Amino acid sequence: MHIIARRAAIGFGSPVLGSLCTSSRHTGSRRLFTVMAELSTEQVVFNKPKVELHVHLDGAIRVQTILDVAKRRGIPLPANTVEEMTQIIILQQPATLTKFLGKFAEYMHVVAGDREAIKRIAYEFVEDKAKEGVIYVEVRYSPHFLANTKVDPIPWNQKEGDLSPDEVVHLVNEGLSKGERAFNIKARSILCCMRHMPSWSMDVVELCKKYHHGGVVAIDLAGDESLNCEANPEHRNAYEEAERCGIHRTVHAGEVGPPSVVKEAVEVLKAERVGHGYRTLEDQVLYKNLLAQNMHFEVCPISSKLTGACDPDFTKHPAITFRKDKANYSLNTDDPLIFNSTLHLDYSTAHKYMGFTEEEFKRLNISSAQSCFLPETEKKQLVHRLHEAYGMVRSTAF
Ligand SMILES: O=c1[nH]cnc2c1ncn2[C@@H]1O[C@H](CO)[C@@H](O)[C@H]1O
Repeated sequence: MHIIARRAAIGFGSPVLGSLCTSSRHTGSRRLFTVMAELSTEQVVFNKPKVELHVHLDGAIRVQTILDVAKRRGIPLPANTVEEMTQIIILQQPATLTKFLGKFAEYMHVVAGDREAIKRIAYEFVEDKAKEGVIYVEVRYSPHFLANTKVDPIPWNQKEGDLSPDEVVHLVNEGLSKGERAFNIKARSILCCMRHMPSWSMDVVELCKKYHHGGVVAIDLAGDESLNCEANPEHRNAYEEAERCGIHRTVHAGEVGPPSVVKEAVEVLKAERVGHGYRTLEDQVLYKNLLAQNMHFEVCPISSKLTGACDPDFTKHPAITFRKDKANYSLNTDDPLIFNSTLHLDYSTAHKYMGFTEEEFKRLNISSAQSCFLPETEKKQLVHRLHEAYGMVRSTAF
């Protein structure tokens, strides 16, 4: 109930929700009532344990937390209510990936460099996921984007301070662990290299190695695929080192970039999962190969509309092809703060516009668990928990 109330309160007026209801004949307060009623039923189309594999920590911060931290640190913001600040941060219309990535600059300077804020956003993140029914989540972020020393250039126009990328990882791990204990779910993290900052990538893999047993399970390459398609040698070196050290690998590819970026992610960077990967479908040979390899696609429906990655008409979404082809994929929020969304909205969108059924939601969550970056024993336990929760435990009786 809490989630639904919160969503409805901040969600009305959002283009995503608005577009869910464009066929409504109602106007004014009656329409508001109808929308909210529609939401409260739509948002829980799959009210069962779920796995989420593609969500950015810095794209999943509570607006209230941004306001609180700004106040404590004396950082001026253009708004001081959740409603107003939400309107500033969220993407109002389908845009471009570049425009979307610019949204982080509205608030990252507030939390970056602040130990208390970083622990708090990690902890609250776990709480929010638990409330959505997620039992296992892999959350990603760039440690460099949250640091203010030992990072060149220092991001978000911060003054040099004393918080290094290394300590950022330590703080996020602490926040996630505290959240795990409080909310009884499992949370692991993925550290992001950034496409435009190849000089950070070796640091990132070293941090993955250092915190391999502290909750970090993989490396990622995020950022603007449309600016720089060829993986820089420094990204390549980092991924080679990751493979050599048994660090799992995912890469944002084929979100807005062409199929060649997906090919490179899989063949050169040895990605085990593809972040988004929608444009893989434009190269049928590549797609068939990846299907045959059981490659996992981390699909983010609401994100794909608002970043302009996919046609805004959800009935034409690549996830429909993935479903028909019984591909291996997950459903994820990506950046719920900026998309003003929840995981429930991604599921209800898949249900309403893409014909997803309860059976498919079960199947894709099991594939997600099987493609997660936990060690084998923990992975098996997770898969088993889902089988149990979905009433799919095979009888051992003869
Ligand atoms: O959908 C996406 N595509 C590419 N990069 C993204 C996306 N969402 C977030 N980030 C980038 O990843 C960084 C680390 O979390 C974010 O700061 C943002 O720059």
